[in-house]
Amino acid sequence: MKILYATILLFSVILSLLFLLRVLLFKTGLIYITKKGWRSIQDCFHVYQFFKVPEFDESMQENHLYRKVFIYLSSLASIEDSDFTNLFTGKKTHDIVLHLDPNQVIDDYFLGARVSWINEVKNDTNCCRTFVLKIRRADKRRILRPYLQHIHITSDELEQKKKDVKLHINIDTHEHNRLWRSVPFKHPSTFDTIAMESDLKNKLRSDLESFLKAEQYYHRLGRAWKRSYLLYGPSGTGKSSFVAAMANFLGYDVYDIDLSRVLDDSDLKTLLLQTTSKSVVLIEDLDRFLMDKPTRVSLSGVLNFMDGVLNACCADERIMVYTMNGKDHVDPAILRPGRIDVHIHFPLCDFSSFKTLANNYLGVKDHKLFPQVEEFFQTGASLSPAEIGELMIANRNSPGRALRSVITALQTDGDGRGSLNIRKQLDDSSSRKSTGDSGEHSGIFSREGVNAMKDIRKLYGLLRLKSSKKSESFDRTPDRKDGQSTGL
Ligand SMILES: Nc1ncnc2c1ncn2[C@@H]1O[C@H](COP(=O)(O)OP(=O)(O)OP(=O)(O)O)[C@@H](O)[C@H]1O
Ligand SMILES: [Mg+2]
Repeated sequence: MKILYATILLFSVILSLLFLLRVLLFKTGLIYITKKGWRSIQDCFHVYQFFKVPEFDESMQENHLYRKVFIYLSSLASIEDSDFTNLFTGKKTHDIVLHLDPNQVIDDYFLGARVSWINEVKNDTNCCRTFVLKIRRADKRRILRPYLQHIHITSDELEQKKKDVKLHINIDTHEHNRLWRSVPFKHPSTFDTIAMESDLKNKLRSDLESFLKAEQYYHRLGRAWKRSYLLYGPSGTGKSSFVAAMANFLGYDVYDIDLSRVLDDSDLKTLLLQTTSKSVVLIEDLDRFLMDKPTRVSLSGVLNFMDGVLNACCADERIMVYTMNGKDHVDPAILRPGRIDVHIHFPLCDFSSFKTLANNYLGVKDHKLFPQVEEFFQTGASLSPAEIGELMIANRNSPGRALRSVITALQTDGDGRGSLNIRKQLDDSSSRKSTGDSGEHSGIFSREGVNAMKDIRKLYGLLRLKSSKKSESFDRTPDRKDGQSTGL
């Protein structure tokens, strides 16, 4: 019995000591001294090699690799662990950017090997700056080249993301051979704000990511490095918003081609030749344009645009996007694989998309009216996300009222009166506002407010609210609700 007590006592003492040691190490910072000491001991058993990346070469020309290393190191999470770090505001208002202080060391891990970078500055004037890479001799042969390649690619991607994105619109008056007019592209749409089946969204995101990394692959096949997407579905289902989300995700410029302004086939060709790489080339409502039997641009002009010109002029890294309301009446030649790589269907709203919209627009994840809304969706009623979004914006200060107005709109959707019903509700909301019946903010409620919103969207060239399309937005979602994409 005594032995048992003694053992328990001994264990308790050992545990308490270990606990105290842990507290001592972590609370006092002794852990860092221990880690440093352990690292110095490890260093004694390895031979290191050093590689310098100076900011300028002998003729004082800038060394581009220095800038890439700078961008790359600033993006590493381990920069926060260095003893001195400089904090700067970034381009966006709330961004904080971290830069390594002179003569600080930062660790990085690549393919299982640890490397260190030293930000060497010879004197206080910040001239003669050099990054010094410290790498174990044993790892050098295995990782040096792929590691430098990795720095190149990562810093290029980071720069691309930082770049100000532009929207280019084609103009029909060709002044000084200029075919495009550009404005800053500040569309707020992202993959997070788009209501879409999450599996499909993830697939599309990784499809874009794998496209970005596939330069070598495309070149090995002798193909232009481009990928074409067809977004099709009723009006107001998020096609244009998705294009904006794609551009924001990639950090690519958008070239929005308005075919009605194109003079002829050769003009279309020239427009494409004047686009830059790393861009999204967009043609909206292609089905409508082809159905209208265009005279200035022929079908073969469009087909050449879709493949011929790009392949011939070795232009690279382009995403081609075409939007359509439906593809049933489109010439199969337009849709053949190679011209369109990925088909994405944008259906009318289902309950899952509705929940995403309710969360985005009203900040509501769950509500007692949700089961009722779900019931209506199950009976087949449907509205476009745009229609539901409008109702939610108009009633954004009262989620209950917003949901009730969606239910009323869904109720009347069965006989195709959803659109009218929504108009009526928006008008009702306006008049309620004018009689001071609600706490809603001004602008959005009134028809002027709605029109102003539309004007802004038109300015971006990404929303084409054509009255003739309105009826289609209340079409039933096709039976294959899950099959948003046939290409993925
Ligand atoms: N799936 C969606 N997720 C989030 N918002 C959406 C979605 N669909 C539409 N919206 C909202 O509705 C408005 C109109 O959408 P958008 O212009 O992208 O539709 P569209 O499919 O391009 O319509 P159209 O065929 O008429 O051009 C946008 O302001 C957007 O915020
Ligand atoms: Mg659109």
